[in-house]
Amino acid sequence: MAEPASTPKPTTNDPIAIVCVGMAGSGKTTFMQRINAHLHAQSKPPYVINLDPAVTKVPFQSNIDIRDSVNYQEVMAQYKLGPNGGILTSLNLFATKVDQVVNILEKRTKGKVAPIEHIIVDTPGQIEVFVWSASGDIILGSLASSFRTVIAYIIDTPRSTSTSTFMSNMLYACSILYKTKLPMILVLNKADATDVSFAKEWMTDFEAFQAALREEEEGKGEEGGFATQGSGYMGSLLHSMSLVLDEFYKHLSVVGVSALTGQGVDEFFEAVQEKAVEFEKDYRPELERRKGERDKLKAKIKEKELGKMMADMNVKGGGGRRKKDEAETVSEAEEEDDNSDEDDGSDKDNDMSRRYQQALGEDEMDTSKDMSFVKYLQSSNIG
Ligand SMILES: Nc1nc2c(ncn2[C@@H]2O[C@H](COP(=O)(O)OP(=O)(O)OP(=O)(O)O)[C@@H](O)[C@H]2O)c(=O)[nH]1
Repeated sequence: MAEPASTPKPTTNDPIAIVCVGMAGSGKTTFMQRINAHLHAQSKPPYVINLDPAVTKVPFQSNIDIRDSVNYQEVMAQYKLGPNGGILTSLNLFATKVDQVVNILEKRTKGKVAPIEHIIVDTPGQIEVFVWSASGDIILGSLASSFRTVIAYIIDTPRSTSTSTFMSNMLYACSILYKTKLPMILVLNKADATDVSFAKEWMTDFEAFQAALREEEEGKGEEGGFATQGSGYMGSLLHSMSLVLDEFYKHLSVVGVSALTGQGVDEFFEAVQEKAVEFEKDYRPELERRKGERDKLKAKIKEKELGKMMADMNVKGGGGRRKKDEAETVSEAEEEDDNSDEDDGSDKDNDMSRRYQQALGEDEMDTSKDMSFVKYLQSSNIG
């Protein structure tokens, strides 16, 4: 039976882009190396992109490396920037080439010989430089408009065992989700060093988090009883935030992983599949809606500009121009007097109209034909 026209095309074999984001030292690079090795072991080599211009050594082979096109040290010296400014500017320079990168990716992932199933992307540890910059926006937007894209937010679990650091990390994750509007997997890394069950419990059982909070308030918690949350203000702030985050947790997949030992990597890829389906179902329509709105706005602006241009050129011989009889200077007035018998000025307009008609190969110049001229300009990419 033929499928109804509105049925979305199955795109389950489309490649999935996994963008690894995380604070410095959370283990992004080690995690990238792990998932890269895992996919190679399954004979599904991914396409690897490194977007960290400042990294000195990458322990895996990258197919595209920002360092090949931008020299971070030189950028810093040339623009007299500090480390973060250098990373931001390098990303900006890279963002100007993102269309070419996406073209390469599209060709490569659809290759007939060995189609790529995963694109994995490493990002700078300075999360804000990537997530909160225009270039990060452009890079992520371009990826997401071509591929199912998932954010893997890597967390240093051993350093998130106190309620306040855990909460800070969750707020960061929340802000990334809010900013990128892409499905997210929370990767509780370094599971070999710290059991991640406490974090999973805090995310699923509100009471458990409140109990941990109380414990820390009484100075019995982690960090050697350093009861920073003890003050009433901090306690009630954390309490309110945990209420807010409760809703946010529902939108996440959470996996405990050890990038070092490989523990939990299979579970991570199951989460990737889940989130890729979610991308297809919830995020793609939203992205397309936003793209449609942007395109409509662009078309409107273009039409308006063209309308203005047409008025300026006065193609139909009316409006816009200074009245033909109004001379501005004495010499103009004299000239007009001289020409008054043979030329009343409208000939110039008609002449212009004739030329446009000729250019368009049209005989008449009515309003509907003006529209086709606009279309002509649009199709010629003028304006
Ligand atoms: N025990 C343990 N250590 C890990 C794990 N993953 C990473 N590490 C260690 O954590 C440290 C930081 O790891 P990286 O992979 O360099 O972290 P990164 O997030 O890429 O750091 P930046 O490049 O600074 O952003 C290294 O010493 C790693 O060996 C893990 O799963 N378990």
